[in-house]
Amino acid sequence: MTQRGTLGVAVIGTGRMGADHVRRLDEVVGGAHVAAVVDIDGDRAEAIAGRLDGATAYTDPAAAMAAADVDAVLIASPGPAHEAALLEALDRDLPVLCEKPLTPDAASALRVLEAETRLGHRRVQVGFMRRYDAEYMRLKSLLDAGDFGRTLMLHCRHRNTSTPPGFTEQMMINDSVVHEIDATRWLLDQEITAVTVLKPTPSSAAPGALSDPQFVLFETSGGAVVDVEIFVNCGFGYQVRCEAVGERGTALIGDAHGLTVNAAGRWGGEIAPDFRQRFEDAYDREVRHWVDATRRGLVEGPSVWDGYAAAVVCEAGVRAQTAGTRVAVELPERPVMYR
Ligand SMILES: NC(=O)C1=CN([C@@H]2O[C@H](COP(=O)(O)OP(=O)(O)OC[C@H]3O[C@@H](n4cnc5c(N)ncnc54)[C@H](O)[C@@H]3O)[C@@H](O)[C@H]2O)C=CC1
Ligand SMILES: O=C1[C@@H](O)[C@H](O)[C@@H](O)[C@H](O)[C@H]1O
Repeated sequence: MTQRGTLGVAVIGTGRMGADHVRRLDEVVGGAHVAAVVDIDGDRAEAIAGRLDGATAYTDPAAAMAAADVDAVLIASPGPAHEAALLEALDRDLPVLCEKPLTPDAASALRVLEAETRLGHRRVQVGFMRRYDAEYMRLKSLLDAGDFGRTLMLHCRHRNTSTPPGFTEQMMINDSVVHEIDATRWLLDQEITAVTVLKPTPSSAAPGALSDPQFVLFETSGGAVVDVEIFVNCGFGYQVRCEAVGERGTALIGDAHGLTVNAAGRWGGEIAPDFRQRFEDAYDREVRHWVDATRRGLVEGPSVWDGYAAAVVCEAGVRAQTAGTRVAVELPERPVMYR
């Protein structure tokens, strides 16, 4: 721990998520402070560091990690930049919270897995924040308690208002459905063994050649079936729902979030505009959990294995998108360190 007695964090990448995490570390989560702000856009790094007490701006992640006042790293750069930052942090044995996806493909995720395995202990928590959402946590407790018997199916809906320019079909899997991949593995405590993707006639609101929405089906090692509607230009807001169907009951999360309003002869709830509002509490809980665990010398939460397994399923999903057929998922044995 640095001279300030709190965890000195280097935040790498300060766009939408990184800037929000800087605010979170500075104003919401105790026990940590932002020691370094890193962005390849030097003006952005300077502007954000300038608003903080004692933070230094960098354009090079490695230089920030070498600084004496940096104890830990929060990676919020785009997915393709994660591998280099993760390998550098592991080389320095620094604790990391890495935004999802761990990396955008299975080969690079495996290189990170191998680096952490060589180190011989866990250092990285992956930012699958749904595990810290109050509704998901209640669903997980309910399923683990076993009152509904075995979980047979999950029905998931993942809707975004619109996509930024350059959003591709692969990103529907790698950036969006990756959350349902992790949620499925976590909620059911099973691996995903096969993926199928069906595409209805695209919405007229889908930009360019984007085939939106899509219907993604997972089969799992315990014989469950999971369907995911991914609709990234639904136009009306951000909606994430999950209904679990067990042998003796069902449970639904995602609809009760926010305010319910009665006015002008209507009854209805609010829909969040995007993930930062819908999952604000989850991000807060996730970062607080990471800071607390790190200060106690522990590494908890979603692991590099979880990030790697998700990357392998994503790759199968992207193949299923183009093949139009069922694609099997081939996962190697889980290393002892992650059991
Ligand atoms: N958990 C969640 O719900 C969400 C997670 N994310 C994840 O957060 C990460 C960042 O996404 P956004 O904030 O939406 O992206 P963004 O594009 O808004 O910001 C990325 C920032 O990183 C900087 N950057 C690019 N390459 C860099 C490098 N090599 N080193 C340092 N900085 C670099 C860019 O200049 C930019 O300021 C991604 O991994 C994304 O998948 C994004 C949205 C929601
Ligand atoms: O991670 C996220 C974004 O990158 C992605 O684009 C959205 O679809 C997800 O809902 C959000 O949580």
